[in-house]
Amino acid sequence: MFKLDLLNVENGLKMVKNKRDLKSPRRNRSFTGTRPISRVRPTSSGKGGNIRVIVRVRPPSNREQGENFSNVVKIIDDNTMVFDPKEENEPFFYHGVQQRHRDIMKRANKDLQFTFDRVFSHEANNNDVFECTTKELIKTLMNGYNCSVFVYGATGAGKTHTMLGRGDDPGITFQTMTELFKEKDELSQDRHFEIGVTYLEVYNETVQDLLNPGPALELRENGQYGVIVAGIQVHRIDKSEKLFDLLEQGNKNRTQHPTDANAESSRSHAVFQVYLRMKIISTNEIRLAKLSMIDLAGSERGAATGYSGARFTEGANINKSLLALGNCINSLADGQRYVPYRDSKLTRLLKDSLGGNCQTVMIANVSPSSLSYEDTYNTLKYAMRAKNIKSNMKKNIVNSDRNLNHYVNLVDELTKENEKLKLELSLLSQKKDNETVTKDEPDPKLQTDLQALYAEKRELEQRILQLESTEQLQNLRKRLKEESDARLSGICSDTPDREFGHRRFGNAIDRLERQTANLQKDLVLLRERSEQLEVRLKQFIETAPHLKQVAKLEDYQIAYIKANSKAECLQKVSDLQEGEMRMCYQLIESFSKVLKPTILQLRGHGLASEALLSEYQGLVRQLQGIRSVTWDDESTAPTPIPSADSGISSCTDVTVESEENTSNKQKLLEELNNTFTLPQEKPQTISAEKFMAKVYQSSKPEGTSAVAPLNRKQVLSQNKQQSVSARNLMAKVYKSNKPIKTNTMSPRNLKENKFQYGTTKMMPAIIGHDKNKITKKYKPRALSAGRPPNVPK
Ligand SMILES: Nc1ncnc2c1ncn2[C@@H]1O[C@H](COP(=O)(O)OP(=O)(O)OP(=O)(O)O)[C@@H](O)[C@H]1O
Repeated sequence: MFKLDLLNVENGLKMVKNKRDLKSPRRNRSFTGTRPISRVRPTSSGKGGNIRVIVRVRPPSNREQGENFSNVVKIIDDNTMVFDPKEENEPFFYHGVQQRHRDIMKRANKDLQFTFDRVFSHEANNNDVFECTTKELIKTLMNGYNCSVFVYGATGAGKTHTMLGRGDDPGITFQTMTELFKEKDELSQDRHFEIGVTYLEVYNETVQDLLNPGPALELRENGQYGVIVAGIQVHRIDKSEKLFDLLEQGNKNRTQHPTDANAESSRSHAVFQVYLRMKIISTNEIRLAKLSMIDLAGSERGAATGYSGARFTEGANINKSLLALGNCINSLADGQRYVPYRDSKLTRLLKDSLGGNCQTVMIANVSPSSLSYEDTYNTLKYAMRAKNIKSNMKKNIVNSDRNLNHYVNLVDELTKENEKLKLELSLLSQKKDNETVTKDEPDPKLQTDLQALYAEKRELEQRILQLESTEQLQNLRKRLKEESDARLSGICSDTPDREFGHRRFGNAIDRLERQTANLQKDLVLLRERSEQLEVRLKQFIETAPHLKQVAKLEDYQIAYIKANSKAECLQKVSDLQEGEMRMCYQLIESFSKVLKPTILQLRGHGLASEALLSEYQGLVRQLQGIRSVTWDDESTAPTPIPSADSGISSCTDVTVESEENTSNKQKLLEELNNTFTLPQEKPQTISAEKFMAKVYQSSKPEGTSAVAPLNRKQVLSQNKQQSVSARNLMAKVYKSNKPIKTNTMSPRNLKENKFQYGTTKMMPAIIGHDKNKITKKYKPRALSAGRPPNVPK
């Protein structure tokens, strides 16, 4: 009894100590109702196509050291760490007997073990992190693959320190660029390089250029570089030292406010991007690659901060975008086809950094202290999910294998090779005939055996070639289906439509995947058999060297079959691509038919947002053949451009600009604005006549739309000549712009001046907001019949 009391006193003291440890409200909350969570099984570390996930634990801050917070992170080795480790229990006695189980009054630790590609303790510096993360990305980048690295973690966890560092410990951004220039110098004998950088932030769902602050920028997808920011300036740099100035300049413009955990907290997501263009001198091959380094804003719990107003909105936007990022990570980790990238600007920007054509490294920063208990736990869970994401990398070579001409040329080459082989074959046969006349007949049994072996080989090769060709076609079909699926997500506004499409494409893709998997199994077996046969043939020839000529002849025949089969396969690939291209042209045509009148109607009513108009403008520019990123020596520039030495390249959406010379910038911008800016129309000043004439024009078939918009009188007189009444004319316009819900035009809507014409509110503009006139003139009878209203004179 006495012993027990003593122990209880001891335990009590310990508990008090623990309570002091738990001063943090965050920590306290985690105890209420906490059930012991089963140990997290470490999954195999990401390799191959998976995202590499690294965890970095920062040193405890002064506050964390001073206020008796405990350490909740234990690092086991380079790959393993334990979160909230079990405390070493002192023996616990009850009635003088040592108990096997712990004190029931004590909280159960989570004691979760995590395995990552690398775990860094607080002792690691930025150079250690660089050596094991971005250093190896440079080689990948040089091979023409996109790479990304992003730092994730709660506010104050050490993200910006990892990215930018400080004087005595430069961050990984600077070290990566230094390595890039080192590699560039080593390869400069064989390659011609161009390097440009951009630095931007996503703050409150808007994208800003940090190196050239101005209006908000829009995101676009580009076939060459993936997601790009339209209108951003790319600064050419030729040595890493320049980078310091640029980063400093950009950081001054970055949005920062103090938080509880960090006096200089970054309140925006910062994205530093490097555009790399390499021309391999010997082959003229052009490789493009993009390196993105993303410093995410720190997550924080709104309720915990107690902020209101602008700061609350800022926090809410950070959390919203991080939540969207989390949803994307979850979808990607589960291998789902639909990934909600469009839910936030951040996820749109990171689209090709996460699951796409990119080698990605995620650095999860955590604090070691119990003060950030839940933040650290959440970050580690996030990081574990990210480990399962698979990327889908492909080289960005300008003359890519999807180019139709490439296939055509290949087929030509193979046909020529076939001809050559045929010729050699016939020469060899002749030679063999001559030999048989002059020499003694070889042992016929041996020759028959050899030919039997070759017959087997031929058959095997034919089977392999057939399966390889089918595999190639299935992969292409699968990719086309995936692209169609992604296209559908972009266009569908209704969830059921999208879901239906996803299901259909999903089933088709699953079927193709199953077929390919079966096919690959067969291929493995056949290749094994082929290798064994090859060994047997080799041994056979060694025992009968006089049959070498016969073997050579057979080998030629097999080579001939192979070349033929490859040519056939390429022809099929080419046909498939051509079919897809045709379908794409038709799709674009159909999109235009819907898009043009919609934009006109929305703009006419002032319902088109700035963002929508800007996207539309971008589209028009693309159709005009203006590319998003263009470099000096691309001769097909469609707009008048300054000379290469002016430092400004021929791009419009992304301007590649040297620091030395920006004199032409303004001129170029003005030129571009004059050329491509859609004339702004003030919705309230457009007259009914003009608007209707415009809608009418837009609904006319192509070729007739070049005529200037007609006013109502002209329209009416024209139609008079054609014996069409104004009412019929309106009916025509009405029909061509089919209302989506004609039946919504109820008398009540009319009274409330909410008249709907198609999808837009147009009557107020037509009759000058005279509510009485509306109720008087437009009779519900005519409307409910779904017919157009009378045109007021
Ligand atoms: N590995 C480290 N070594 C030394 N100091 C560090 C380390 N990591 C972070 N710090 C320090 O911790 C503080 C917070 O770090 P940092 O600003 O990088 O956090 P953050 O995650 O970017 O926060 P926020 O999201 O709020 O911007 C800084 O004073 C930084 O110098």
